[in-house]
Amino acid sequence: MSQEPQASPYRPDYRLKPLARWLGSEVAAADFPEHRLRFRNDRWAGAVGLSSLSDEQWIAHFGRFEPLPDNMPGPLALKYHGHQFRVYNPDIGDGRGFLFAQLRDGEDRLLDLGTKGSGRTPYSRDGDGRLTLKGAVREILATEMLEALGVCTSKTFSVIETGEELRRGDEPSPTRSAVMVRLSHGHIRIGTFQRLLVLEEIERIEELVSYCLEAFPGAQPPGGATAASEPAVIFMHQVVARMADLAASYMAAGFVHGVLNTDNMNVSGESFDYGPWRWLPRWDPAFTAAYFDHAGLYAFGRQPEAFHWNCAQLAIALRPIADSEPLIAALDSFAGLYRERFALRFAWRLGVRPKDVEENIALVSAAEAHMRDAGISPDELHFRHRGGRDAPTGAFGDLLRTFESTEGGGNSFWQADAPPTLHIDEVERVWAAIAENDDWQPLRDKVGAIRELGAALGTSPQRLG
Ligand SMILES: Nc1ncnc2c1ncn2[C@@H]1O[C@H](COP(=O)(O)OP(=O)(O)OP(=O)(O)O)[C@@H](O)[C@H]1O
Repeated sequence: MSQEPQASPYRPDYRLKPLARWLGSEVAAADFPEHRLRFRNDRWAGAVGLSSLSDEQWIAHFGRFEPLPDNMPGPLALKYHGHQFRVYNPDIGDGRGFLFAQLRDGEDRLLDLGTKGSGRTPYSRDGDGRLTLKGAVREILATEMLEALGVCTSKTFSVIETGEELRRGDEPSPTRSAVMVRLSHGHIRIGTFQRLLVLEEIERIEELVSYCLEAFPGAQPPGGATAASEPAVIFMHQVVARMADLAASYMAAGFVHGVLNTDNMNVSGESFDYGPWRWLPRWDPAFTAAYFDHAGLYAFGRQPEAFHWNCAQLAIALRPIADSEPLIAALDSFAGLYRERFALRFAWRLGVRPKDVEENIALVSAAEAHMRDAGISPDELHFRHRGGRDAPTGAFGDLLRTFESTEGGGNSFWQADAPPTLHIDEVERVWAAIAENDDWQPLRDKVGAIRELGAALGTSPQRLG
């Protein structure tokens, strides 16, 4: 996804319609006691032709879920299964969300508007179908920062506070409620395929592969397979390439997602679902985000392995419609692609022109050692280097000086005292202002600073290499 959204007229395109009957259940949104508009993402609303909506119209569509013109007739809660912490769970699905609309952006990509906290569905189990306001605020922050750092991520499109009092085990209760809308490049998860495998709905696996190939176009893999002759193999290669890049982008960003379950893996390669995420306070592969991740399964340094394991689950789900050999070949390409993309993304953030793969990788290894020894985070490393304050010594410094800078020079953004970061104490400060004083200014300031970081970093790393 490119960094700056391209303006576009509103172009509805309900592509999922032929699959809707078996992919989802028609549901209704909850009737909320209040609607207070807290966040509207006008940058991205412009990209899908919705920035001219008045606040009242915005609330009608994204708080009361009146259908958008010529779009989906009503909400569709999507069905999926998934491995959660490596245990298969067939009882999940959109339990507090639904697909609300599909539309094209200025780059002609097919995007979804989907919800979180919009009410109970047939997949809610004993959940209330709701989202806490704090959860919504955390999702705004995570998506803005990831976007600024060039990570392919869903966008937080809208947050409306809904005036309910929620009970939660991990937040002081009662707590405030919200309904969120996300703009994302599809909502087809690896778990969507896993469910079809378990139900032995083999023709539907084929149909879903065709849908994904059209909705999320990708490069042709090496080896001569074509989408016409081997659609599942082509699809597998595309997903592996996208997941390897996504894993690489988390590592270059110093981001720990926290819950890399297969139901949280979008086959478009777009990151989403921001629960217990953290940014690394210092370079530490063992750093774990979720308090309930006792074994450190999704620790910072284990994220690439988690993506790879999830890709293997997709290969298993595609097995009824493809031979195992080419699926395994696709899976085996993950490690090489990951290494290549990680080094490219790291160089991009550091502001140096990449060289060949091995040289780029050597630079990253030296940078890792430097961060470990100095006890600093990628945020600090990159910012100091870009601002010219830190001329690192030792192996990293020697190597770095052999790379050409891409910094045009003189960008005052890098002269500030500290980089905009989202370490946990800052996230808590933003939230405390809202919780204690209903003061939304720190959130607005933080989002503004993060967007400046994105602008200073410039060109999208997706276009590198
Ligand atoms: N409060 C809740 N009420 C109903 N279902 C819930 C609730 N919280 C989570 N779930 C369901 O539990 C499962 C796992 O939750 P998870 O937090 O990964 O997803 P989510 O954040 O609700 O949705 P998404 O993956 O679209 O971001 C999903 O099926 C989700 O819908």
